[in-house]
Amino acid sequence: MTTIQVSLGERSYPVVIESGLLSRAADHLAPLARGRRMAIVTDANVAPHLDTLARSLDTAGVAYEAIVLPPGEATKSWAQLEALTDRLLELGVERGDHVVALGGGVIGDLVGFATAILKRGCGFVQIPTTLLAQVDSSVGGKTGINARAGKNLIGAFHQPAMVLIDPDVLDTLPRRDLAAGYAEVVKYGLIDDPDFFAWCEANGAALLAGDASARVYAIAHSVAAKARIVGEDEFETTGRRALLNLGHTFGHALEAEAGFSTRLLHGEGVAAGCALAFAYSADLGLCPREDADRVAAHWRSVGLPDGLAAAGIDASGATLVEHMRHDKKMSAGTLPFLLARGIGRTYLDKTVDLARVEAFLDAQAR
Ligand SMILES: NC(=O)c1ccc[n+]([C@@H]2O[C@H](COP(=O)([O-])OP(=O)(O)OC[C@H]3O[C@@H](n4cnc5c(N)ncnc54)[C@H](O)[C@@H]3O)[C@@H](O)[C@H]2O)c1
Ligand SMILES: O=C(O)C(=O)C[C@@H](O)[C@H](O)[C@H](O)COP(=O)(O)O
Ligand SMILES: [Zn+2]
Repeated sequence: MTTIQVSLGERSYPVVIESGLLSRAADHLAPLARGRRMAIVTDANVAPHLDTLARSLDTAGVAYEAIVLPPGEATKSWAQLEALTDRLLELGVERGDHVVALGGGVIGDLVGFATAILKRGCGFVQIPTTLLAQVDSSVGGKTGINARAGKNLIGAFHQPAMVLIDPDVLDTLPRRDLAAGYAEVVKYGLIDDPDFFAWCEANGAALLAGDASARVYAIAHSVAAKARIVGEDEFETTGRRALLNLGHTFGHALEAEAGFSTRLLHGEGVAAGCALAFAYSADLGLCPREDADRVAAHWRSVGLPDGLAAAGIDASGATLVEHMRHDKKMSAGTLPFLLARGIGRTYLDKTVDLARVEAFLDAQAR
């Protein structure tokens, strides 16, 4: 068992990583239940893991009610938020209760936001079941839903009380979702850890093929990196946490263009977005071209998109830049951008000219 502490003063919490943990989850959840019924929110694809969790709670005598939502990005919506908060109110959830989010980033982001606003804030626990959620979304307290104008535009910072990670649940995750989550793993290497990027180059294929020890190493390394950055800048005010947005300004624009659908998963958008951020940095003369090529080559080697064409996006630069104008980093007409001086040398650039980004994207599309 590995436990990583997210250190945020009174909002601190543990991230527990252990093979088979789901079948022992009640050991951690029973004290939070305080003898009351727990609401578990999940999606229909996570059913086998809900059964495992339910058995653990039954054995421990913890009562629960499962709420099963439709899978997919469209669930991060006002409609599902309304339905979920109504249901939680019907169940009598109180401020001191902890709602369990059992699922991927969609369930975690939605439940996190629902509990942030329900009765002005109640507790929640993350039990992430995708690689993406285990290495990224379950940690750090960014919660929210999508708006018509773009990705994650409605939300709140709301930290979970605990994160329980069982790497074994990834055995049932489709290869495409595993690869999409892997993009956020590689992101930590690209941000500030070139040795970890090299580890990914050497071990990424094995991880995606199901190598359990590679998986556990990547999860623990990623959670530690995220906990460190979030601990330094919980509310993304100093620029430190913004580093976690590498590839996301491009990526969210691509996701918006794909209609937040299975045409392009979040992690696929991030992979293409990182490739574009490195290619743009190389075009500006900031980053060695061979580093940008190395990033693109790694994505290709694991079947992730390395740019616009591979992501299936043929929109103009102007259209994509229009999506970017909704980015939450936008400030008084400027959009701070995550650029790179090399692999592991990402920084926040506040001088990016969006007309030049548009021309760069048009050139990429040709
Ligand atoms: N809050 C954050 O810090 C943060 C970070 C990164 C991404 N995100 C958000 O997370 C979302 C993407 O998360 P995701 O990639 O986990 O997507 P997801 O939640 O849609 O899960 C992907 C698919 O896997 C299925 N699934 C989940 N667990 C499974 C399992 N163990 N076995 C079989 N199928 C399973 C789901 O039903 C879904 O079909 C996006 O909305 C993104 O914006 C948030
Ligand atoms: O935790 C963070 O901070 C991140 O930026 C992690 C990202 O991987 C994640 O996709 C996040 O939801 C994006 O944040 P946003 O503020 O751009 O919506
Ligand atoms: Zn992300």
